[in-house]
Amino acid sequence: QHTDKGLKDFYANYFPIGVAITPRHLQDSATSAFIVRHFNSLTAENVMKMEPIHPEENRYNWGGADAIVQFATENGLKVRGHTLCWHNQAPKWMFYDANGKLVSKDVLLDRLRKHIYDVVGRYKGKIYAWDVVNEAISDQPGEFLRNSLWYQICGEDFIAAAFRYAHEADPDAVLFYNDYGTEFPGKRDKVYRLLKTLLDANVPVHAVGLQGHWSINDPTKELLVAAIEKYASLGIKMQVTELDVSVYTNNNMPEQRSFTAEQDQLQQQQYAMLFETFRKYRDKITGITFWNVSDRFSWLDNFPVRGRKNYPLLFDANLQPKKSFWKVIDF
Ligand SMILES: Oc1ccccc1CN[C@@H]1C=C[C@@H](O)[C@H](O)[C@H]1O
Repeated sequence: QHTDKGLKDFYANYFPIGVAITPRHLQDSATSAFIVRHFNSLTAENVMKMEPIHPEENRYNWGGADAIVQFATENGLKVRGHTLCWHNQAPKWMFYDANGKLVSKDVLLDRLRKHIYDVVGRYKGKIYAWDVVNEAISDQPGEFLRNSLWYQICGEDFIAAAFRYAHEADPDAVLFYNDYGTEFPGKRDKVYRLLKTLLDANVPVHAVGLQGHWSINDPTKELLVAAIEKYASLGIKMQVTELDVSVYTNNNMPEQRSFTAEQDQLQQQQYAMLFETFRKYRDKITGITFWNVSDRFSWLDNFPVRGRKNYPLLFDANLQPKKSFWKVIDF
């Protein structure tokens, strides 16, 4: 009955509800039971990123990724792979030759291809979706693609190449372009332009990942709806891949240890709006994943302000539902 239903059960007829975890979560029986109760999809917060999983050219760290995939298989959870090509947490060796000089475009693309073949190939049939390219669009007005080492060495070609390699490695995997700030009109239109360019060139991009690192006052319902409609007009599906709702409205708010009643109220209203909108667009949305498990720890505790405790999720530090949880399941 009502009490033993988890978050995923309330959305069983809408879309999978996922969570980003670390292998350590699976070693604690209370936490792993909590994860299985509320979620039916997993994303590795770090262990499948390029540097963690492939720290040296001839060495892979499969342990953490294997543990998460095995847990998912044993418990009937889906797995989203994150992420095959990104400018952050990428291993230095990939971009430099033995003399410490930047490698050529051909060398870098060949290293990317081998990385993707090895990683996607290992989990073929176990990981149903991949964030193939993460955050390639620039935040700078007037600049289209982020001036990363990927772009400096390859130009825009690394993006299409990554998707083609991933599709060759697992033709059944759903391939995502993933980014943040995808509701701000400037970035939204650049993400749209990139996706349209790739789709028009028959690049195997199947969906767009809206990271969803939002706050109590962003995005507005209007901007969220406009973004969903714009991406949907490309004929592709979308997911919210890294959802959290920061209680701070800017990066300068003084560090505060408490979660105030006012922030709680605003967070309830924002979560209610978000999930009401997600439910309305259930035919365009194929998953909602939260970034981190509970307010016990969030990556936002150290970003963008180091040491500023945040309270962005539906469960408190004791894994108990917050008021926002009840707003999300009350429909
Ligand atoms: O919201 C942002 C603002 C600026 C840079 C990056 C991001 C988000 N970047 C995300 C956050 C945490 C990482 O663990 C994820 O892999 C990454 O996709």
